[in-house]
Amino acid sequence: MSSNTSLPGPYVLGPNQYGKAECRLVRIERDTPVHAIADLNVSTQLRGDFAAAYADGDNGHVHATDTQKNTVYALARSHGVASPEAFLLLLADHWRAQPWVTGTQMSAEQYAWERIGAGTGGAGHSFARTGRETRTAVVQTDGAETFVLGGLTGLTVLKSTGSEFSGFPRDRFTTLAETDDRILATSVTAWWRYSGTDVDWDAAHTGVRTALVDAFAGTHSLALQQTMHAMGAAAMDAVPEVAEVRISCPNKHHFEVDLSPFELTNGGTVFLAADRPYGLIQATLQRAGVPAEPRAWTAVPAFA
Ligand SMILES: O=c1[nH]c(=O)c2[nH]c(=O)[nH]c2[nH]1
Repeated sequence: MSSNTSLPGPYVLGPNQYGKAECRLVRIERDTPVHAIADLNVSTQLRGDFAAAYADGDNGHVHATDTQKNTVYALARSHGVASPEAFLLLLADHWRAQPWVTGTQMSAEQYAWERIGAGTGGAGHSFARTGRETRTAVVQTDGAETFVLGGLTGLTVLKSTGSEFSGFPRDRFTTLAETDDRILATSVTAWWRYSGTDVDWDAAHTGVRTALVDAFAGTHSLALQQTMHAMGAAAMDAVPEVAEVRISCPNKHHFEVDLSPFELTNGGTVFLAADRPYGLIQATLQRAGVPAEPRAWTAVPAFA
């Protein structure tokens, strides 16, 4: 965030940014009989020479958040929304060109729709919101430099076998039994950092998502930690432009219900799906030799 410390007084203004949060944007392509929909939630934040607004109420440099909101819709109209990353790069380029803007943070969530109505008159222009995860993206600029994160959240996955957990330390408070066959379920939040901006964003997103899901399914899990490491590694194997992956996974515990009071065996069939508390495992995986880039992650809830 921007640090402005020049104004007199006993207090120093620390990092600050401002903009319009959660501009709900739906762009529809209707030029051909088969329409396309991009459904986004876009937030814009500016950093730079704005100290006078905080210290003195001088708004001479303050691009109104209302203007920032209008810019989202105007650029969506004039340039389209090819992908969240491409659209955020467009917004970032617009705002970084303003004289007192030294940095920007543009972020988006994208919600998926699937086509419905095949074989009816509504095909091509009818959609249902899917229960899929939300795609996320953040573009940040710092002067001439640009940083792009892709991501997803709410990707709920479950393995009904192929998961063990044993070998952990036992002390006087340990009651958990070791297991060589349990349910493994989680809701994946992942962020990944691209090393550049010349990327086929949709293909890269699909490549990372597929790698994450396949690694979850295909890894015989000795711990969620190990599965997550395999997922991050698979994402970077699949998409060379990805330099770093951050994954946050709640361990959605499934407890076998004791049915013995009813003179029934369980046999690994009936579970209580607990919603809390849950284990929370968070890990970052970086390509060896690639320098860290903390500015890409500024004010990003990387482990939401
Ligand atoms: O995959 C797991 N990792 C843990 O750290 C942990 N702790 C726990 O109680 N169950 C599990 N499972």
